Amino acid sequence: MDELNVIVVGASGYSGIELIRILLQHPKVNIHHLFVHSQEGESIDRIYPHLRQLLESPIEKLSDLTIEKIVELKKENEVVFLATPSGVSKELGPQFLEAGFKVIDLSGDFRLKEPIQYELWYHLEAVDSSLLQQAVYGLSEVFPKEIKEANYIANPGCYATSILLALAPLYRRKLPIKSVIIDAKSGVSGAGRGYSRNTHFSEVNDNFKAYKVGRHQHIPEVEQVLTDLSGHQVTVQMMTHLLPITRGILSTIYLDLEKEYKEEELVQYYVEDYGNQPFIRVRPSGEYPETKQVVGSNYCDIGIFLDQRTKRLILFSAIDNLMKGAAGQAVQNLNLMMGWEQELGLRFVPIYP
Ligand SMILES: NC(=O)C1=CN([C@@H]2O[C@H](COP(=O)(O)OP(=O)(O)OC[C@H]3O[C@@H](n4cnc5c(N)ncnc54)[C@H](OP(=O)(O)O)[C@@H]3O)[C@@H](O)[C@H]2O)C=CC1
Ligand SMILES: CC(=O)N[C@@H](CCC(=O)OP(=O)(O)O)C(=O)O
Repeated sequence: MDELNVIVVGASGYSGIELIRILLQHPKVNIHHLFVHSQEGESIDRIYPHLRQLLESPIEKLSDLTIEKIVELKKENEVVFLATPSGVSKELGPQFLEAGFKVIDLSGDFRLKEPIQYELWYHLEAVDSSLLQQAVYGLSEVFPKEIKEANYIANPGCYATSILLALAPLYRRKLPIKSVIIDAKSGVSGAGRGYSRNTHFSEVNDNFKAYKVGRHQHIPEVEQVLTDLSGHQVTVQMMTHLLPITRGILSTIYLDLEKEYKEEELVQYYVEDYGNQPFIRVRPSGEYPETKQVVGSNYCDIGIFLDQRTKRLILFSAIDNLMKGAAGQAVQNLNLMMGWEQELGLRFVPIYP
């Protein structure tokens, strides 16, 4: 088969450049067009010199993406990755969809099914409900059948990915969960390449802080999926923190269960659900994930601890926010949509130490 031509919009951002890193060595994909918003320079290696001799393709301006241009692009390209901020994807995505593209959107614009929820948490006007319904939530291991059929993928948020992969086996089995507390921490690349006071070096280095307290946009995303899986309204307590590291998310999740379980029984649920999944590594009892064991790869590592003293169940879930939390999962979804092997182009060994 000929290579599949793809377009990356938002190629100058951290998720965009991670997509390039993956797609460059994907055996069935050709990176055909790159679009940026404000960066100047005639080729991508001028913005990112680490790409010199690897990819020196010209960059084009997002402002040139008229409907006519998108229709023209469709003649030679099948798939577009939107690695653009929320608020931007919702303008571009429907135009690419209308032109016949398969769209993989890394932003939050199409994740929440209720427009009112999007407006509440993102403070932006939502797209039409009928468009929202067309988008499939791209949590690869949980919704593979829906992803295969989809033309528009709402790629999950990075925190939401680590949290939902840890919780899905419990919620889809409708375990009697009394309360859930999610304590999640991310490296700074989760905030993207743009400059901000919260993420500049002296604010983050030698520091550790909670942020977006009570207002993180992944809270409704997590609640929506857990509600769908369990069939009842789920509310979670969730807190996000900024770690002085570049990549990686570790979510620690505390659950009070109404019934007594044995740890082996719970571990077994994870092995049943994820035993055949190439990117989920369920740790045996007594072993717990660390960000360094997944960074640079598409793995999600999950650890399970049932505290006999407090009877509380504690889950640990580690991912690389730019890989499994963004570009890696986006390519995994591309593979599912095209009917290819899930691991194609994604066989990265974590970078250790
Ligand atoms: N970073 C992460 O870990 C994750 C990110 N995401 C999502 O992926 C998307 C990209 O994030 P990330 O790569 O971190 O962001 P960056 O800020 O690093 O990059 C954003 C990209 O979008 C372009 N862009 C910025 N502002 C605008 C605008 N107003 N109009 C059009 N284009 C614009 C930028 O172009 P230019 O540089 O030329 O200005 C750049 O290419 C976001 O929706 C984010 O929420 C999802 C999961 C994880
Ligand atoms: C460290 C950091 O700032 N992380 C980002 C999460 C990135 C992400 O997944 O954002 P979207 O939902 O917008 O796609 C945040 O907390 O907002």
